[in-house]
Formats: sequence, structure tokens, C-alpha cells
Amino acid sequence: MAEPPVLIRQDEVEGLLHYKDLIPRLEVALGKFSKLDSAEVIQPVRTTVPLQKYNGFLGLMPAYLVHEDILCTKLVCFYKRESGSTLPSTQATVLLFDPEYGNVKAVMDGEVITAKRTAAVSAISAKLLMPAKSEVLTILGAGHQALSHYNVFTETFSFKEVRVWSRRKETAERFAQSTQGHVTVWESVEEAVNGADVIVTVTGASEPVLFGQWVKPGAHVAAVGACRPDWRELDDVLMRQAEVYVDSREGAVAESGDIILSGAKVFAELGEVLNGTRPALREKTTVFKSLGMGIQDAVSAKLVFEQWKNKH
Ligand SMILES: NC(=O)c1ccc[n+]([C@@H]2O[C@H](COP(=O)([O-])OP(=O)(O)OC[C@H]3O[C@@H](n4cnc5c(N)ncnc54)[C@H](O)[C@@H]3O)[C@@H](O)[C@H]2O)c1
Ligand SMILES: O=C(O)[C@@H]1CCCCN1
Repeated sequence: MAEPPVLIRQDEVEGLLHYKDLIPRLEVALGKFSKLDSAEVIQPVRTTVPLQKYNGFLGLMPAYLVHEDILCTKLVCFYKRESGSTLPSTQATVLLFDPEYGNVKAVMDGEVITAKRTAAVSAISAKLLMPAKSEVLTILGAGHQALSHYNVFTETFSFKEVRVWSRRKETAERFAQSTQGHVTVWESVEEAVNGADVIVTVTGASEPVLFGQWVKPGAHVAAVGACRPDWRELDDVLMRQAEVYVDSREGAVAESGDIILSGAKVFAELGEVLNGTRPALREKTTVFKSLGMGIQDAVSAKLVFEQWKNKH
């Protein structure tokens, strides 16, 4: 009989998962995914179960990386919360399997994995697509993803200025007080993004908050929110004027309101750029539309489990 699964708590995952280890593994996984070779990576578009009563969804995100023999699924509930709500907008658990025997080896917190792997993928997009001399970073939203994005972007790049906007100024101020480095708080999106080289949108919005007329030509936008076909964070002008990159084409055309409703064309997957089969148009205005993928959770879970075993 198989051993019962180990339980890896949120604080342990936090201590075990580091961007310097995670980023290279995510790059490899994204590259393999974009080769469209199902002998390497099996990842169906996530299944979502609506929780209408609570304005949310349960997402099921299985993935199998064949050569690495990583079988994993994340179970994630996400919600549209009213301003001022104290309930969490994302709750996630990750299950790592023994692919041969079929048992669950580890059950681990998925919130830190979700926060870190999403931010790490946005950092990969910025590394490939942001203007060569990027000085100003603006973060729209001031929640969990805002903080993980702040952390990895300031760890990986050297911005001269970091700005934050949130729909409630107090939240943006609290965010700015919680960060290691200096962050300026802005009251309007238009002012916050004026002249920004890199803009990260990490809001729970379902209507556009970022408008193309405000975005500096050549800027890079990592758009992380709006993960349903009828939710938006970016307006049509921005979606149509930018070169649009995605994590998964299949996921983007099924789930991204910004892509579906604007009619924007997807130029490339990040993995295609990493593989050298599509170019990184750094001098153009670029949008990376992130939706999140099971393979990102799978490589993160494997890393956490390896580090956990080293310590036990
Ligand atoms: N692409 C991915 O892989 C991925 C992964 C996880 C989360 N997400 C998405 O990222 C977004 C942020 O997640 P989080 O965990 O930081 O959430 P959070 O609840 O911690 O923070 C959300 C932030 O958005 C703001 N916000 C909420 N509704 C808004 C609105 N209508 N207009 C403007 N601002 C609004 C909140 O005030 C808060 O600052 C969510 O949309 C979430 O679904 C994407
Ligand atoms: O890929 C993810 O983990 C997230 C969960 C919440 C909704 C958006 N995508």
C-alpha cells in the first residue's frame, strides 16, 4: 500500500520556493508546451465549475510532464469580491501524484505557488518583451499578486521608480508600506501609467481599467487578471494596438475576455519566443495575457517537494 501523502503548509512552501530556481524551470516547461508535442506535455484547458451563488468558480488544473514524470493537479477557487470584502479572492491546493502507482505523494498549499509562479511567468515575459532601457514599473492592483510581482520584478530587474494604483487609496498605501523598497502611490490609473515602461495589471476587475491611449508606445503590459471570457482589464484600443503574447493560445481563446471580446490576434506564446520560433518584438507595444497553466503549478510543486525531501 502507498504511503499517505505528506502535507506541506503555506509557510513551508513560502520558505522552499525561490524565484531563482523556479524561473529556469518555468522557462523549460513553457518551451516544451509550445512545441505542441503531446508526448512531452499533457495539459488540457482547465475545467471550471461556476459557483454562481458566491460569484466565483472552482478551477481544476491537471498537467502531466512526461519526461520529468510530474503528474499534478491544482484545485483553485476564485471569486469576484466586492470592494472592502475581507474574504480571499483565491484559495488553492496542489496535489502531486506518483504517476506510476497513482497515489497522491503530497498535498500542498497552492496560494503561494499561485502567487509566485504567476509572477515568475510575468517576469519571464518582461525579460523577453520590455523596452531595453526600462526605468518605470507600474502595478495596478495591490493584492497578493501585486506583492509577488513587486518582489520578483524588483529582484530580477533594476527599475528607477515603482508605482502602485489601487481602487482604494488606503489599500495602495498599505501595499507601499509593506514593500522592501520605495513605491509611490497614485490616485488615477492614467497618471500612474504615464511614461511607464512596464505595467502589471493584477486586479479583480471585470471591466477595463487600463486604456491604450494612456500607454506609452513600446511599453510592455503583463495582464494577469480577467481570466473569464466576459471579464476585461484592458480596453480594445490597447488590445488591438499591441502585439499580444500569451501563455497558452488554447487557453487564451477559451478564457480571455480581453482577447475574445476585442478580437485581438495572438502573436505568439511565450514558449515560442523561448524556443526561438517566434520573435520578441521588444520595440513594439506588447501585452502578455496571462491566464495561468497547470504545468506552471506542476513544476513548482515538484520543486517544493524536492526541497521538502532534502529537509526531512
Ligand atoms: N494569470 C494567472 O495565472 C493568475 C493567477 C492568480 C490570480 N490571477 C488573477 O489576478 C488577479 C489578482 O489576484 P490576487 O490574488 O492579487 O487578488 P487580490 O484579491 O489579492 O487582489 C486584487 C486586487 O484587485 C483590486 N480590484 C478588485 N476588483 C477590482 C475592480 N473591479 N477594479 C479595480 N481593482 C479591483 C483589489 O482592490 C485588489 O487590489 C485576479 O483577477 C486573479 O484572478 C491570475
Ligand atoms: O492559474 C491560476 O492559478 C489562476 C487561478 C485564478 C484564476 C486565474 N488563474
